[in-house]
Amino acid sequence: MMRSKFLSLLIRAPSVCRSMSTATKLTTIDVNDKTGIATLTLNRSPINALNVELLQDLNESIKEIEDNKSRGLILTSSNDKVFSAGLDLNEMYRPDKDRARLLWIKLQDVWLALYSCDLPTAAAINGYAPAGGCLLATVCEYRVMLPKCRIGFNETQLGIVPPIFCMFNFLNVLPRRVAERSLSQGQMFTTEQALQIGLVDDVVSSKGEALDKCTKFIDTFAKVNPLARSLAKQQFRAADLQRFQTERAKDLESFLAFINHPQMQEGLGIYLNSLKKKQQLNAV
Ligand SMILES: CCCCCCCCCC/C=C\CC(=O)SCCNC(=O)CCNC(=O)[C@H](O)C(C)(C)COP(=O)(O)OP(=O)(O)OC[C@H]1O[C@@H](n2cnc3c(N)ncnc32)[C@H](O)[C@@H]1OP(=O)(O)O
Repeated sequence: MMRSKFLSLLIRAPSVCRSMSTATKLTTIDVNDKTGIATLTLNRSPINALNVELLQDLNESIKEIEDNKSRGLILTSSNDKVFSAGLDLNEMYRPDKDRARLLWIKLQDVWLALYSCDLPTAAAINGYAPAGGCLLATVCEYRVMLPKCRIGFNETQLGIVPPIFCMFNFLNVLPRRVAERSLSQGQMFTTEQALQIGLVDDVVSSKGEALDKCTKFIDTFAKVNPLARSLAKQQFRAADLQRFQTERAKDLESFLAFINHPQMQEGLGIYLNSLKKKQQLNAV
């Protein structure tokens, strides 16, 4: 209630860029009054690891942007090196059972909200985007990336089977053969490789340019009837959405069984440690 009152006040404010930031600030929303486009920024320090709260916040922000009839949604990060490090591994290592369940449900919700989003969506990938980071980038309809970053689904490299929504995203973006190979090999692509295979649409040298490119992409729909555009998008995605709904419960149980497996726990512990060790080595 307070929140919507606050929002309506902001909407009347005559600023060029109005902020609809959520109270927790794990994501922020800025709506450009000139273009009507909302920029949704991931803002969980240090690397936008997707924990329950960030995913919950993301869901709320996506809904807020849709409800406020923005003309489009641009997803980006406040970190200038990392778009998102993917799922927060700490939520999966020696997990709290209820939180682990919630984590997966919230991830499914975010995917669903973006995959079926009424608005045109674009990702300004201003840093590394492994696994869940790649999921957020490829669920959007357009991607632009900064140089010297990496993107991809590295799950099989970690001994994990990527869930079906990773496959849906890749099949929307890449030729089937490339999608299958990348997912089954757990390939991580440099920015340049990603551009070459079509995983990203463009490469630019700054975040500002990335946001401009995303705005231009969304503007290509300016003269298209919004309802027709949205229904055409839904039509293309209907079969995937149907399959997702059919398999959603099973997908959740598979995730829980997977992370609770002793071997997976052991692997996760080693992997988390190696990430921490990397920092220790850098400090030497
Ligand atoms: C692995 C088994 C998972 C089992 C789950 C099965 C479910 C299948 C579903 C598949 C869908 C999604 C899966 C995922 O998203 S799993 C996450 C995969 N992500 C990664 O492998 C990324 C690993 N991180 C990196 O490569 C780098 O950190 C970075 C993102 C390139 C950033 O590099 P940086 O140099 O800027 O920062 P760095 O010093 O490495 O990290 C800072 C601190 O953050 C910690 N950390 C890094 N990544 C994660 C993470 N994903 N979750 C939690 N914590 C992370 C890192 O250890 C540093 O911590 P500290 O400061 O040393 O304490």
